[in-house]
Amino acid sequence: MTKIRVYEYAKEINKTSKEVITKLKELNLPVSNHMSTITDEMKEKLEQSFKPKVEEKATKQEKSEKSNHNPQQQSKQNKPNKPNDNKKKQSKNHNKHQNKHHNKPNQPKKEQAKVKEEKQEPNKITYSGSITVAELAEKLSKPTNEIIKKLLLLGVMANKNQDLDEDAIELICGEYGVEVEQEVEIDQTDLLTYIEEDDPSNLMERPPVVTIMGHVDHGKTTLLDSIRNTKVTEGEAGGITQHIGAYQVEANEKKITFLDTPGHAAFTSMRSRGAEVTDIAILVVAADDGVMPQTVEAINHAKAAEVPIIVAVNKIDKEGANPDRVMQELTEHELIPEDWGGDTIFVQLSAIKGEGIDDLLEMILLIAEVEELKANPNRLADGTVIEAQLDKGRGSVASLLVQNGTLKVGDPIVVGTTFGRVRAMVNDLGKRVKSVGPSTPIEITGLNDVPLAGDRFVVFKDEKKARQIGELRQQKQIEEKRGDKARVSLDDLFEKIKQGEIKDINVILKADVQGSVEALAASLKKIDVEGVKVNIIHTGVGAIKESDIILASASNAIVIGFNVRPDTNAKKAAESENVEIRLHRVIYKAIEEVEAAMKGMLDPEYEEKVIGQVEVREIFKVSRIGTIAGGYVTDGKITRDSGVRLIRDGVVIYEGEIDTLKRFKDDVKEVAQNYECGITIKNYNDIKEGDVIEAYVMEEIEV
Ligand SMILES: Nc1nc2c(ncn2[C@@H]2O[C@H](COP(=O)(O)OP(=O)(O)OP(=O)(O)O)[C@@H](O)[C@H]2O)c(=O)[nH]1
Repeated sequence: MTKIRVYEYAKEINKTSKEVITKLKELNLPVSNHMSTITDEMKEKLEQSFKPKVEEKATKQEKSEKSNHNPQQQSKQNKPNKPNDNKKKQSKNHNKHQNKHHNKPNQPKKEQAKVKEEKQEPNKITYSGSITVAELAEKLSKPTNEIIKKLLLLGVMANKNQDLDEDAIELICGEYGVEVEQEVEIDQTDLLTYIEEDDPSNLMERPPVVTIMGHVDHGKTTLLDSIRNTKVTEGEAGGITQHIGAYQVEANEKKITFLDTPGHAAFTSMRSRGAEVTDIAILVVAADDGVMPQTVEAINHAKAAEVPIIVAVNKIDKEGANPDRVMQELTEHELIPEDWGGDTIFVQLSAIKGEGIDDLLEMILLIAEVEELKANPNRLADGTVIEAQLDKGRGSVASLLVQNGTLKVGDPIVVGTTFGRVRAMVNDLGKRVKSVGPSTPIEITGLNDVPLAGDRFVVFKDEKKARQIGELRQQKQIEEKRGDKARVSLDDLFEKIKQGEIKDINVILKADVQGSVEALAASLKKIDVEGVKVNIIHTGVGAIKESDIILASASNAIVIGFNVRPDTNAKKAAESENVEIRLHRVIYKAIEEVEAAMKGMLDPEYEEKVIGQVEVREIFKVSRIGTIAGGYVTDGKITRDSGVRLIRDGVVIYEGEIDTLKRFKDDVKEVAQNYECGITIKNYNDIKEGDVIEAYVMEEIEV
């Protein structure tokens, strides 16, 4: 019996590990992550279940190949950061009006005739964007009238200056037995466009890049320090460690790169910017404390990024340490030790005493080997910004992680929307270096401005080009700031489902109590609209937090809040990241809404709009009236006819209508920001000091 890992099998059949894992789960076959093993028997079942789709895909591909012979366009990146996956990202533009035509210079008639004579009828033509009847005729070396006639026979009335659509072009070319290929327009500002794909024969092993995650106080920083102290100085005597956002150590004559900012927030905020630098996540769990909320968050963040997890059970030196309990608790999150039949690596250690560090490093190298992390050191470098700041003396200083190629002093470079020439490079030991290869963190100077963490960088051969691209990117960023970013919203889910752009709807679920989380999650998971399912990537109890939004943004997810609200930071983040938050108080309504969106039946006409918030600062109990909330409008306004929600510690306690709204003794229609007011809620008296009254209206939205 042969066994292979999920990710290997996925590669074999041209699918992502996630797709294979989902399928295995559907088939009720044992699987926990991409390292899980697949037996022959499982393989057979998988093959059968994938079969119809694989064939379907093939026909689709054949079809698209027919109309578009660009192989690069079909290759969707699995993981854009992996150098061997760096396919050219090209955007296809079908919008006729946006495409520029290059008018052919007017040639004298005689010359034209000569050209015509010399021209042979082509076997294949190419075009980009759109093409007019006359242009097509020219490409086919046929008289324009002939094409117009053919079009007429096909039921298309067109004059010579008319743009033809893809189908018409294909039909006409088909009539002449000419192959047609649409050239894809390249987005000049997309840095990925400039990263050429590597020939697999040029790829060499590269060090893994590791992030440490875990709950507060479980020992992430201590572990990072401990690894650095025990390992860095061993190899590099005399080096003075310097904080550049990441460092490298050596174990068993191999290098490992550690990102210096522990925690999943940094990890995911990088990911939400499109940067995927981490190859392996170390999940630190304190043996005396066990699995805590942020442990679970970290697991979900790592899983969402499809990054393999090694569990570091820390603080085993402590009294009350119970590593078995940690292992037991983690089984609930599909992290099962190998000894218990799973495939997650657990390492027990004491970060403070430096015990178990060698084991951990060994395991990292083991996973790295399995993952076959490779890069090509013999090319121009590209990678990601780890952190950057403005230094008084040195100007813009950026810590970069080289992900492919070799970065050299003097290289012309574009970093995010900044550019320049690499003036000097300093490594994590504070040493000046002239060149560095893949997976190396390095601090550079020489940029015209300060880039952002998570920005990509690409080296160019010539400085002029780097400047030109950098400036174009800067310009585009300014324009984008004015416009808006694509947003994952329920309203456009259906479109995406229809177009086959999404197969799963990613959801982050927050609720007031664990019971609701579970009930809602279970119901959402059951929704299946023509094979499209809900994929719950993270759940939690309590208010919607900024980290939920960042995870949503990184995973193209929507956030569903049940009886909870977003806190202020989350609201801000949702706005800037364009993440949709749907708030509900009735479980079946939440389910209905998602289901309706998936079926394309979402009623688009009304949308709830929160218009203001009132902080309850004093309570007056009047037997005749009930409880009067003496409040202060902290945000927006509150109107007499608005709906209200009473929120206590981020949780919705009651939803209803206003009974009376007063300024001093007078009934008023509305109270604006920074004014005090008195409010009573219809049929509700349990208002407390410190509560927040949220006012909302139902607003018609443009369709
Ligand atoms: N006994 C013992 N204490 C440890 C160990 N590792 C860390 N600690 C202690 O645990 C406390 C928290 O450690 P940190 O490394 O700051 O934890 P952290 O996860 O980085 O915490 P945050 O940065 O707050 O998220 C410190 O007092 C450490 O000295 C260990 O292996 N054994």
